[in-house]
Amino acid sequence: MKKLITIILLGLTLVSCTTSREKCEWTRLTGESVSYLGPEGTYTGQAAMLFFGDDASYHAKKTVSDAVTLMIDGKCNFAVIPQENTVGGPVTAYIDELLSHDDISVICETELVIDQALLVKKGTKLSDITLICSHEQGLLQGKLWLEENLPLAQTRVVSSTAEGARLASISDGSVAAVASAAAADVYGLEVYAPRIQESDANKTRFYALSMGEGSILRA
Ligand SMILES: O=C(O)C(=O)C[C@]1(C(=O)O)C=C[C@@H](O)C=C1
Repeated sequence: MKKLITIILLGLTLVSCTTSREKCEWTRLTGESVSYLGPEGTYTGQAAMLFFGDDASYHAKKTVSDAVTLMIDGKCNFAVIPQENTVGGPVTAYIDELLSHDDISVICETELVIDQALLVKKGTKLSDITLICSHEQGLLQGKLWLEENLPLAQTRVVSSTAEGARLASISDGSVAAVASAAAADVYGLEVYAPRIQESDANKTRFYALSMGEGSILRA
């Protein structure tokens, strides 16, 4: 319960810490090692870079649970996870992840504007697409656009938007992904349609976690 209250209070009060890495003033450690929801090209990866910059070493994990477990096992110092989206709402599995460990602290948070794009293999036409892969939040955020433009295509929930992009890149062109334009670069895909999310106010909040009391937080 103490942890729940702490998290709620952090969510409500860390306004000074929500906009940029600069405002998350913690004592920088050398050799920071950070796990996050991967693979390369996720929004969570973007948040991790914002928090920890170029000098950290990064571990892209398949699930949020894997990312948090790596930190709990002492194999990295921090974990970065998504927490809530303005369209899709709170992702309770992630919050459960926090609550299940008494000694995890939220040391900082940030909110990113999420621009979802439809990514395809180069030269693909809309009529070629039979399957769209993304994180459940990506499919939710792009739902209206997808229903209007690809009403016959199937959708598949995968572990992250970047995983969707990876799957599209190894497909025969019939698979598209809802992911970031940055993921298109990582996986050699083309942005077929930018900004397909339902709302221009599409934002996701991310937490940086550490073990212990969160003493490096400067609220
Ligand atoms: O799949 C990703 O790229 C993530 O970082 C996860 C996630 C989420 O869990 O909400 C993060 C931001 C977007 O809202 C879509 C997906």
